[in-house]
Amino acid sequence: MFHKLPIANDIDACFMHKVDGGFSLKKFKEMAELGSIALEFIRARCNDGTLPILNLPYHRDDIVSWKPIVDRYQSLYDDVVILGIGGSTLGSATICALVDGCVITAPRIHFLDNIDPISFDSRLSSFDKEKTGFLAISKSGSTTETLTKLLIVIDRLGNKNFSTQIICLTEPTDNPMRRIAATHGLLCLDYDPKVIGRFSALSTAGLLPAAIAGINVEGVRRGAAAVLDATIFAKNPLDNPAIAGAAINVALARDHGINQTVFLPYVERLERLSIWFRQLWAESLGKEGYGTTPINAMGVVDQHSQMQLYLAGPRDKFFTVICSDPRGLGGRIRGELAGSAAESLNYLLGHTMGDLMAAEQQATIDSLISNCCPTRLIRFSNLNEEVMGGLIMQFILETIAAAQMMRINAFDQPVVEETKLLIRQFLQEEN
Ligand SMILES: O=P(O)(O)OC[C@H]1O[C@](O)(CO)[C@@H](O)[C@@H]1O
Repeated sequence: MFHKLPIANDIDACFMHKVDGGFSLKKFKEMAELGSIALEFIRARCNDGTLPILNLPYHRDDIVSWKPIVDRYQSLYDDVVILGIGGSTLGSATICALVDGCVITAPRIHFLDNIDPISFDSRLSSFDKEKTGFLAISKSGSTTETLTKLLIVIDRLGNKNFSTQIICLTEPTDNPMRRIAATHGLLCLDYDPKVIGRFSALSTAGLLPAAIAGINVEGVRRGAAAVLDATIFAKNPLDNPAIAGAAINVALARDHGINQTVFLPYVERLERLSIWFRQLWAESLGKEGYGTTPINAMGVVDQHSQMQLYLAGPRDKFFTVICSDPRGLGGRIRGELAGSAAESLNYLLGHTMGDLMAAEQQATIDSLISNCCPTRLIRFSNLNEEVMGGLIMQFILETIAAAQMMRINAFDQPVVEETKLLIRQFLQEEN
C-alpha cells in the first residue's frame, strides 16, 4: 500500500489564472460534490468486489498461474499472434509496446485486430507456421471478427497438431469461441465475466500477452495499485488526479462547450495507450447525448500536422500532454557532419535527439498555454512498467468518475450491439 506514485499530474493550466480559456477555481470547487459521489462509487465497488478491475492491481496468484503457458509460448515460438478486437486486445497492445527499444529474448507479439482480407492474409503469411503461437481473445466469445480470424487461422495451420498452438480466452459460458475450442481440442482459459472488455487491460486479457512478451507484469500491477490506493484513500476528492481529471473534463464540456479531449503523449511507445484510451472514453461515456470526443495526437509528429488547428482553431478542446524526460537520450547531433550548414544550426549541434524532443515538448506546452488552451500535464521521467500501470489505472478511474458525474452507466455499449445485429442480418440475407 502507498507505493510512490509513478506519475505526477499538474492541472494548473486548466484554470483561468493560468490560461484565458480555462475555468475558474470557484467552478472547479463546485465540482466537489460530484467528485465525492464518484469517489464513493469507486470506494464502494473496490470494497465489495463487484467491480474486479478495482481489485486486480493487488492480485498476484493469477500471474503465477500463467507461468506454464508463458514458459511454453516463450520456448516454442518466435512470434505470437493475438487475435481479438477492441477492448480485448487494445490493453495488451498498449502494455506490449513497452518492449520497443528493449533487448528482447521473448517472442515478438503481433496484434491482428482488423479483418481487412488483404492485410490479414499478408501479415499471417509472413509468420513461420511452425514457430508461431496464437492467442484468441473475446470476452463474449461471439464477436464475429474474432471468430472469423480464429477459424481462418485454424484453416491455415492445416495440420493435425495445431491444438497446442492456439489458446482461447473467453467467458465461461456456452459461446461460439468455446465451442470452436472444444471442437479442435484447444485450451480455453476463463475470461472473468465481471471484467468489461475495455476495462480489461490489467486482467488476463491485457497481461497474459504482455507476460509472454517478457514484460514484468507485476510491475504494471504495482503501478496501477499505487494510483488506485491514492484514489481510494484520497482525503479530498478534487485533490486526487483521476477525480480532478474527470471533474475538469465534465465541467469544461458542460459549462464551456469544450467537448473534445486531445490525448497528446510525447512518448511514441504510448501511441497504443492513446488508442486504448480512445475506446475507453468514447464507448464508456458516449451515451444519452453525453460524452466528449477523444482525439489521438502524437508529439512531435502532430506539431507538423495538427498544431495550427489546436492553437488557432475552435476553442473546443481540452489537452492532456503526457511528458517524459528524454534529455540526453539518443544520438548526438554532431557539428562536424553538418558542413557549411553548421553555422545556421548552432542552436542544435552538440545536443541529443532527446534534448530536441524535450525542447519541443516544452515549446508545445508553452504555446498551448499562451494560446488559451486548457492543458493538463502528466509527467514521469522514464516509461516503465509502473508508469504504464499507473497511466492505465488513472484513465480507468477517470472514466468511471466522469460517468458517475454525468450519471450514466460506464459499463455498457447498447448502440454498438445494434450494429452487430445488422452485420449478422446482412450476411444472413446474402446466404
Ligand atoms: O471481447 P469481445 O466480446 O470480443 O468484444 C470486443 C469489443 O466489442 C465491443 O463489445 C463493442 O463492439 C467492445 O465493447 C469490445 O471491446
